Amino acid sequence: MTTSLPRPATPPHPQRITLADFHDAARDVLPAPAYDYLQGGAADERTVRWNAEAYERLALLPPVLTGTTDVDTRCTLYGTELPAPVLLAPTASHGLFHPDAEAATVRGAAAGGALTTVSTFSTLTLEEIGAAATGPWWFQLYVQRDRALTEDLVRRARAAGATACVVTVDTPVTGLRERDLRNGFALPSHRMPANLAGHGAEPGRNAADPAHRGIHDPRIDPAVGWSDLEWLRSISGLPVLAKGIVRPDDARRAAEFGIGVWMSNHGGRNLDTAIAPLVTLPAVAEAVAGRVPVLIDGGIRRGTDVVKALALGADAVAIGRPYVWSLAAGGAEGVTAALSALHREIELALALLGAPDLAALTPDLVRPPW
Ligand SMILES: Cc1cc2nc3c(=O)[nH]c(=O)nc-3n(C[C@H](O)[C@H](O)[C@H](O)COP(=O)(O)O)c2cc1C
Ligand SMILES: CC(C)CC(=O)C(=O)O
Repeated sequence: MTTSLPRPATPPHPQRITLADFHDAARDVLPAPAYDYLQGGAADERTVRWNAEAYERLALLPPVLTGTTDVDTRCTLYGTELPAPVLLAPTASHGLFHPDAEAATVRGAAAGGALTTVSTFSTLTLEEIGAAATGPWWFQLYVQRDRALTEDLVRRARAAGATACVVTVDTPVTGLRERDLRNGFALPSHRMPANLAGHGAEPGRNAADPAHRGIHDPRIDPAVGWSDLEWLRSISGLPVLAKGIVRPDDARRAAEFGIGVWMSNHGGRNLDTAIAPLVTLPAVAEAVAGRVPVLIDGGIRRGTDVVKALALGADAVAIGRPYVWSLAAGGAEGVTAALSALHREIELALALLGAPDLAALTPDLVRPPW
């Protein structure tokens, strides 16, 4: 079945016309520990910087006199048509950033034409999020040591309306989030992940506790393997994607299993100095050879970043921190406005590249600038 979303209608806030503007607005309203949890990465945050620099270091080579008059930014993933190739990456605990939490995110995303990926560690329950959703959404799964709980989470997500299951494979343990350690960051007791209530949640776990390293949850199974992905596909009845792949050999293996490839280094929050996914994207796209979708996240802040990723072989991109900035700054309307701004930038980039649609974004359009 093909579903579609309307094109985004809400104009951006006059003073907030770029994703960076939403960052500034969020920094002004968020308590410092919540801002640091959102913004931070692992250790020296080199990978956080590399993710952005990977896009900055690629230059575009625009052809001229192409005769392109209209641009079409539509993209279809697993039967769902989106007006632009942009998803919201899963981010935990939206209640830290806005009182309406994930309900605002899914509403804002649908109005802005993006598909939301809902974290296992959402503040609201999957059922509450499903009821609030006015557009398509996927479920991000952290495989739990308790496989019955894992199965139940997937079943609940599907019943609530999720149309794919994104299994995060890059977090056997959480990275060394030094900002959180310095802040003694812990989730407030009224913002515990609701989906896991009654399954050993320990409110108030403190980031300074070396046994737990930040908000890492000991219920996450560090021993997830390829056979678990096959098992999930068999029990979920949903398309399954693996999130956190950066290596072509892993991507090839996922494609052989029919598992979608979501390239990511977790926004630089796990293994510092892990490579920026954009660097290995061409090799990953070659290894996958169109068998499954290839998505990418990490450091995407501009429409030109989106077109670079697509030119190098991604089918779509995902943003993490930027939409949380917009959620913090303006709730559902903020999310819609940020997505509209990004969509406009994508349209403009296509027009200036003479690319009538996403298929026209080819590797010859990008080059290291030196
Ligand atoms: C505050 C925050 C919470 C996150 N929570 C999750 C999560 O629950 N599950 C997951 O797979 N990834 C999580 N991520 C990683 C994102 O899905 C994504 O990979 C990353 O943010 C992309 O980089 P960007 O923020 O530079 O766009 C989180 C990221 C942030 C910033
Ligand atoms: C509970 C955490 C592991 C959520 C997460 O993935 C993150 O903060 O990056």
